[in-house]
Amino acid sequence: MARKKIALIGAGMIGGTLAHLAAQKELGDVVLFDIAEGIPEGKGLDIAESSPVDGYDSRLKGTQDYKDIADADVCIVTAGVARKPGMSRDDLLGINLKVMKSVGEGIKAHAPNALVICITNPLDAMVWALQKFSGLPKEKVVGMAGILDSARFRYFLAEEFDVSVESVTAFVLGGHGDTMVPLERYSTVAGIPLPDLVEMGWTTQDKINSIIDRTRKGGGEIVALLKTGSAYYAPAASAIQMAESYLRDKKLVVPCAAYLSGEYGLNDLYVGVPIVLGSGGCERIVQVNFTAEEKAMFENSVGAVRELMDACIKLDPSLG
Ligand SMILES: NC(=O)c1ccc[n+]([C@@H]2O[C@H](COP(=O)([O-])OP(=O)(O)OC[C@H]3O[C@@H](n4cnc5c(N)ncnc54)[C@H](O)[C@@H]3O)[C@@H](O)[C@H]2O)c1
Ligand SMILES: O=C(O)C[C@H](O)C(=O)O
Repeated sequence: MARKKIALIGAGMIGGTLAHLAAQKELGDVVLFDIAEGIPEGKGLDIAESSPVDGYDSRLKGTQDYKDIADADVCIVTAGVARKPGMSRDDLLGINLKVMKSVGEGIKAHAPNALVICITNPLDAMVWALQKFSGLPKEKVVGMAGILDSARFRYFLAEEFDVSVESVTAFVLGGHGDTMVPLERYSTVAGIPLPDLVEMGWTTQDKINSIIDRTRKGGGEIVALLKTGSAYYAPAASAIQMAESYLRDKKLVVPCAAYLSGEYGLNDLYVGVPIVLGSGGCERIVQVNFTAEEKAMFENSVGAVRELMDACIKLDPSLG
């Protein structure tokens, strides 16, 4: 059976890490596409030269030609710019919207049957624009953010409880910004929801509150430390989990930015919700029940996403 093909649009910090992980996991052959000459070729060759040591047979190719992504099974998009200290993700909107237009056209022309995973920020608005520019089916275009935000939440909780990260589950929904919605009732240690763990005296509400605050600011914490750009190891791992769930039809239930058409009472927007991710792409949107307080937080987050979509439409009226 022929190998699957994974196209990485953008071969910067996340793109290079994605290539390494995809090859090591033998998810398929990897094409790195970037406008910067030499970078995708250099990273592809460097990773390929590690393959005899690590023992994998994925082939890697770097390119500036969209023809090389032809018939890709998965396209993961990180093309664009990342923020630096002092910037918000939203400051990237103008530049990255133009990038989404060229990337969308490239994918439409050469890999129209792929699952497209957008990572470029500001995520919810960019994945929405990318779907429109590419014209690909909405269930085949998804955004990565919720797995990352939930992983941060899980990691901080595992530290607090001093337990394995594998024993911690968490759901962070909403837009990928300061308004994201970490859900306490749907986050657990060994299946026990956080409010019960507070009641049992294993932690305090104050500690949970500060972990939620740290989760919301998790991207900024890394930007402040790195100074030259933003996180890439955890974002890449999160997107690879999505690609794997699709390629192997695992049907993981994961929080992703998905297109809503009526779910949660919302229409024509992408925002973070739990989905079933299988060979059909976004196969189901899971509609969890919200308390009044959770609903208000989710709606606030949706409002922030809509503001960014409006800003996109002002810059490119074809999106309206
Ligand atoms: N969704 C998330 O959770 C999440 C997490 C981390 C980073 N991000 C975002 O992902 C993006 C990439 O981050 P990074 O750290 O890899 O940045 P990076 O600067 O290291 O890499 C971006 C790459 O895109 C390339 N590029 C620019 N314009 C292009 C175009 N038109 N076509 C093809 N390639 C193009 C650049 O040459 C560069 O190599 C940023 O927008 C960042 O904010 C999102
Ligand atoms: O914070 C950023 O700018 C990058 C990314 O969105 C993240 O959460 O790490």
